[in-house]
Amino acid sequence: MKLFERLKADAAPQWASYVDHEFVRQLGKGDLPLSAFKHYLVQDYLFLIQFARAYALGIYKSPTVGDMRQSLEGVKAILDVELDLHLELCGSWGMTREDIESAPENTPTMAYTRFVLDAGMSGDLLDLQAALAPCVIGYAEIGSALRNAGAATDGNPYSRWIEEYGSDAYQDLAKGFANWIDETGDVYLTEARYARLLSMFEKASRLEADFWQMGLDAAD
Ligand SMILES: Cc1ncc(CO)c(N)n1
Repeated sequence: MKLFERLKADAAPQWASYVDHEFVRQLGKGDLPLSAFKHYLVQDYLFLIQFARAYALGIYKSPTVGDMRQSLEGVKAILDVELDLHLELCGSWGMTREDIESAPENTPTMAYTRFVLDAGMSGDLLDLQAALAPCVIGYAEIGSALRNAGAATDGNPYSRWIEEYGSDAYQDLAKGFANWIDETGDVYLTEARYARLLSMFEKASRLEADFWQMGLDAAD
């Protein structure tokens, strides 16, 4: 089995608590309180700034130029596309970039970003990939499931978000990431390392679920 599929299968409970979280279900039905979504999205903007740094660290930790280019794709996807979605949505509620960037980081935001940055700093590229993988691949899985379930309709206030993460471009980005961690695994994975990689993948999935919960807890 390829590395990503193996990690996902072994972390099945943590993965399910992330991609099937109550926040995601309500988002799909369109009945998620707007206060919860707004809170989530502002924290997610702050999260993405740190995630762009994590992908930049991936460039630094890359053994090959090909790996550097893959890491660069992650940086570009965040800085050139994803942050703009957040600014667009926040703008539609009258929030400016300054409002968002001056919001205080919540503890789940700090916990998740600190974890990923530390995994990359203390380890090699494969460690960093194990910590990053749930992010892009999980969101692509959620976006595609919601889109296929017909959730991105005019009646759903979150259709723009669903369209973005269900888009072909985002699906391709996630597939590219899965292939990339599999290829790195082909070169650097040993059985002795696997337990640590799985533990990081499980933690990142748990921190994703905590991130959704932070949004739900902020509902009016
Ligand atoms: C918390 C979180 N995980 C993953 C993504 C996908 O990039 C995101 N925007 N936010």
